[in-house]
Amino acid sequence: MGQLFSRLIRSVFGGKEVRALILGLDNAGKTTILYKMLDPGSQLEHTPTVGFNLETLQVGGLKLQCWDLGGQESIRPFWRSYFFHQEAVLFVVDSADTERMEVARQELHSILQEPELENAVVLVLANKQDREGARSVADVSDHLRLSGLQRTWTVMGTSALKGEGLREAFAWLAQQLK
Ligand SMILES: Nc1nc2c(ncn2[C@@H]2O[C@H](COP(=O)(O)OP(=O)(O)OP(=O)(O)O)[C@@H](O)[C@H]2O)c(=O)[nH]1
Ligand SMILES: [Mg+2]
Repeated sequence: MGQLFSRLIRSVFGGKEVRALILGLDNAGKTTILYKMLDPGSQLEHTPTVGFNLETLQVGGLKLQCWDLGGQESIRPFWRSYFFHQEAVLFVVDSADTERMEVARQELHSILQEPELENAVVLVLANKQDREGARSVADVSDHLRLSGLQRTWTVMGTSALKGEGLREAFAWLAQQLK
C-alpha cells in the first residue's frame, strides 16, 4: 500500500527526488554542465562558484537535485559539509588540464573514502573533450585510477561548451538511481 501510494505521488508530481553532488577542481566546467543541462541553449560564461548552486533537473523520470560546489582549493575543505544524504557524485575533470590531473586524482580518492558517500554512485565526466590536447576518456580514467573502484561508477566524455555527451551521462546516472 505504501509503495503504491508513493508510486501514485511520483506519477502526479514527477518522480523520485535524488540528491547529487557536482565536484571537481576549479575551472573543470561544473557550473557550465549544470546550466547547460537546465537550458541546452545556454551560452552563459560563469564566474568561479563561491559557495554553491542548487538546481533540480528532470532526468529519466527522476528529479535530480544537483549541488554544484565551488572547486577552488580554499573552498574544497568545505565540500564535506554537503556530503549528507547524497546519492551520487559527479566528478568533473578538465581533460586538457594535464598539470592538475594528479591533484584531481587525489581529491577524487579522498572523497571516495568518506563514509557518508560510501554508497554514492560515481559518474566521472572527462569534460572539455573539445579542447586541443584533451586526454581521451580512457586516459583520464587511467590517470584517476578508476578501474579498481568497488562501487557503481563510470567515466564518460563531455564537452559542456558544445553540449555534447551531457544527456547520455545524466541518463546513465538516472538509470542507476531509479
Ligand atoms: N573548451 C571548453 N571550455 C569549457 C567547457 N566547459 C566549461 N568550459 C569553460 O571553463 C571555464 C570554467 O567553467 P565553470 O563551469 O565555471 O567551471 P567550474 O568547475 O564551475 O569552476 P568553479 O566554480 O571555480 O569550481 C569557463 O570559461 C567555461 O566556459 C568545455 O567543455 N569546453
Ligand atoms: Mg562553478
